[in-house]
Amino acid sequence: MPQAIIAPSILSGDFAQLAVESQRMINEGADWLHVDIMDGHFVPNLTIGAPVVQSLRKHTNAFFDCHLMVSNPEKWVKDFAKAGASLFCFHIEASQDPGKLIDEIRSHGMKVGVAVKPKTPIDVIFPLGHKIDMCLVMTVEPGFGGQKFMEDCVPKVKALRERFPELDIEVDGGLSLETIDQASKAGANVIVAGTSIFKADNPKEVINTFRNKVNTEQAKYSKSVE
Ligand SMILES: O=C(CO)[C@H](O)[C@H](O)COP(=O)(O)O
Repeated sequence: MPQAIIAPSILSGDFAQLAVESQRMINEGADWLHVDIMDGHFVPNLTIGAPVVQSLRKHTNAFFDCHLMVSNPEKWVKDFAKAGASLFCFHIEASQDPGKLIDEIRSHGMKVGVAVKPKTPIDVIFPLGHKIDMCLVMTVEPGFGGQKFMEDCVPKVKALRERFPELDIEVDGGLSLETIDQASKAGANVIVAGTSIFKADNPKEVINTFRNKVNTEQAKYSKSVE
């Protein structure tokens, strides 16, 4: 049964103090750190690249869930492996040959994620579901933190969970105490959240609430398919 994994998005942290912000999230109970890589081409924003990930790696052993919102993700596999990325998640819309890219990521010792934008139908993932570790269903248009959760992406999570009971299914964008129920009931178990965790008065409480809700729904689901 997939377990809850809570991954604060460091996009909402203070980029001048990434190591401190990352450690703060681990201390608050984060399972993974979600690292948003944007190239100003695939998405209309720029963030960080492999050199920053490599610097951050010197300060923590945390699991780095690297979400590459970039054109030509193939170009960056080696650099991110060397930088210490734990998981390399690329966008299906950006890859010419997803099957080959999946093998390439694995051969560099990283876990593999495939992301889908809100308007991309989820069935493009179906042929790849058994080859990957995680599917990221975006619940906002990628590019910026602080956007509103898109409810119409929820059926995609449900369809994926029905087909792949053991897959890690990640949701990203607008996740909060108001929207976690929809995502967890649909079957998401990896929760990325920037604003709702980083800006919370009590991040630990938010992380624990997310974790409890996900684990409760996953337990119900696994009972129903027994
Ligand atoms: O990938 C992202 C944006 O493209 C971010 O991870 C995401 O938006 C998280 O921020 P928030 O929880 O504030 O919506």
